[in-house]
Amino acid sequence: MILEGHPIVPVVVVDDAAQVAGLVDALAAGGIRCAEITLRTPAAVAALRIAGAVGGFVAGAGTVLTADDVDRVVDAGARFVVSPGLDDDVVARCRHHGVDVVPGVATATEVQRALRLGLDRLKFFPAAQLGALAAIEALSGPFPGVRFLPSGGVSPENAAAYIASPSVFAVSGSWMATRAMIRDGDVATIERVSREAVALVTP
Ligand SMILES: O=C[C@H](O)COP(=O)(O)O
Ligand SMILES: CC(=O)C(=O)O
Repeated sequence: MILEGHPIVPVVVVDDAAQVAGLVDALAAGGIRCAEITLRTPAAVAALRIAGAVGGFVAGAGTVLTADDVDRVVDAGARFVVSPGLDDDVVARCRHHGVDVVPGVATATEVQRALRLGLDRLKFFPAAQLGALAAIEALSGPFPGVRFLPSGGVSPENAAAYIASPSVFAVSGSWMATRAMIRDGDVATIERVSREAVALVTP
């Protein structure tokens, strides 16, 4: 799994692809060498193409909802694919391309469906609203082999507790590179908050 060794996965919304080089540099300077670029803006695919070409940086795509989306992001260089939910067609197309996929789950039923598809690294979204770490730990009872990527409401206040759980393989969120920070080119803040985030999750 390409995200092994990446305990923090920034979820980013990029409005202008020209902002992505500065974003990637700032994240990397802060010690974060991956990002999930969400397909929530028209600039996302171009941004992915730029981030994907940066050596030593693992660029992935988020908000991937259809098999066509998978084709577009893989063509742009995505090394992993994240979805808010679990879609069999998205999973199948990622397999076809040999790209890691981390679909979102919110219930035990969805975890079972993911396991049936052969997946045991799953996004838990929206984590805060679903019960946060307590919900993940409850799910780990029947599903001890599953490890989660909580997303939604992960923050400096709770990131360390999440990452300390053996059922969590990484945390994801937008706090270290918010849409506004990216839009404003506030690379100093992105670098500083990224460095603080890395310190929080480093034992
Ligand atoms: O992937 C999920 C979210 O967009 C990230 O959530 P957040 O803004 O609460 O960090
Ligand atoms: C929320 C989420 O997982 C995504 O946009 O891909």
